[in-house]
Amino acid sequence: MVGLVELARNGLVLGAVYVIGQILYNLFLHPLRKYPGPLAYRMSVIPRSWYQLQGLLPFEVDKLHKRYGPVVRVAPNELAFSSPQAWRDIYGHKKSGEEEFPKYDGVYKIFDWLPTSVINADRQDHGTLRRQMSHGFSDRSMREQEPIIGSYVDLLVSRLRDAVKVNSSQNLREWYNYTTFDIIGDLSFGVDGGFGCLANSDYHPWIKLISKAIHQNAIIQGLIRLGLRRPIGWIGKSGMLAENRNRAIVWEKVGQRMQGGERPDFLEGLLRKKEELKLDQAAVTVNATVLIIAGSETTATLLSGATFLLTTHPEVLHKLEQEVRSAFKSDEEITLSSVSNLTYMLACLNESLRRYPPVVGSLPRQAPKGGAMVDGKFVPEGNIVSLYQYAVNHDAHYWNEPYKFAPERWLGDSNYKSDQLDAMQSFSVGPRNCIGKNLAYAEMRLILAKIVYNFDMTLADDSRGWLDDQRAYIVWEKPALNVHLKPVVR
Ligand code: HEM
Repeated sequence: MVGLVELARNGLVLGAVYVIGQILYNLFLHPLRKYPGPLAYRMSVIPRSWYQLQGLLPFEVDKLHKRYGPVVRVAPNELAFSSPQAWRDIYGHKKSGEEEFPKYDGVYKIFDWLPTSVINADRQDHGTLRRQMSHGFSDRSMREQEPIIGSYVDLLVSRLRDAVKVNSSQNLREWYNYTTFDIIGDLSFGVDGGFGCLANSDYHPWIKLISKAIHQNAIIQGLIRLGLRRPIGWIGKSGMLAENRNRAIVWEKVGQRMQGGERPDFLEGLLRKKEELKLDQAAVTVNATVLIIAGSETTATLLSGATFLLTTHPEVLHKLEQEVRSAFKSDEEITLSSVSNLTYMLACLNESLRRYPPVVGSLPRQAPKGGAMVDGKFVPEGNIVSLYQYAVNHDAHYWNEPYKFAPERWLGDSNYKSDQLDAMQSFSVGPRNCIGKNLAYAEMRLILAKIVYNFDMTLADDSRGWLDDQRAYIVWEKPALNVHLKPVVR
């Protein structure tokens, strides 16, 4: 008994010595010791993980930049930057001989037994995968996809017309999700009717699973920073996570798609070269999973944000209505190509991307071998660097009235002439930027134009505080967005 007590006491003393030693190292000897940040963040990773697990990290980092400037030490081994130059230095194309900043595997490669996907491949594999996938995003593919996308947006409008006969207040968060998931389901797997969300006015159970997987993933990322990588790996292997079940469904869908013929969808480019690139069903599955998650929730999120911001700024909404309603004589004239002429609408979408960035947090990278310069500061090898989109999009160094919703800033208004528009990079920059950027803009423009053309929108009272207190677990956790819709009579 005495021996056990002694052992426990020695264990505690040793543990305390280790923790104190680690704290002293982080404060006085760590290669990032000279960078500014709150004492608690420089000492330990706990505060950062705490905010991450609460879904509050992007907003906390926003506050830290306001206090400490364009570079802040947000954990002993991690720096957050906020500047247009940092975007280019961390994520941009490198000159020949220069090393890329590799993606931080505590976020991108949590389960290292899975095949590589486009989002986490190393530089060489990424180039090959991205080239093959880019066929599905070419101008030609988008022209071929136009009728498919258009048919879902038309279905959205007609389903909404029916729904408002029963109740003028509609939860547009759901309707946007139905539409973007149906489109991505169709364009990824060739499933007619997508996931059938619009047809049934309900979520396919798979989509609920995807949302759960994203949320779980955010928690897992926070726990990995606390040193719990190994137990997370065991849980992942045991198949208990939403992510495991999600991948099993994608696997099955990919299997069906692999039996089918040629089709202008996102998997076609990969499937055409599957033997040459040694892509088996598991490898296609991880890539298809990335497409489904990256291509649906993001676009729907932005549309929800834009709708909230427009309905809470009636003068902006009114201007947008004038632009859209005077540009077209009929609903049929509104197409993927014709909406590209709506300049005020593009400014509204860009301003929504700034105020409510769908990828609200950071895209962590590690300083390459030998270290590298970021915005004029040296970052030693292996340390984590990133920009937090919410923070840089609201940084008063780059934006006049950063919290004001002002589409005019994107149209050369003199009040905003000092704005540095390249501080916002919602789709990231460089070789790992968003492959679906053009498609996302096309979808967002078409959907918003059709909604504004067909309906007068007024925010319902129960959604007035929609943006207050939202949390961010990789993407925003959005409450219902109820909007009264009144069909426009022509
Ligand atoms: C508003 C909508 C969207 C936003 C804001 C957005 C944003 C981003 C960002 C910031 C990245 C970089 C991720 C990183 O560095 O880890 C990314 C990558 C990616 N996005 Fe998007 N995205 C959107 C829509 C889409 C759509 C519609 C698709 C496909 C249908 C898509 C597919 C992808 C893929 C496959 C990647 C990985 C590219 C690579 O690593 O080469 N995204 N996106």
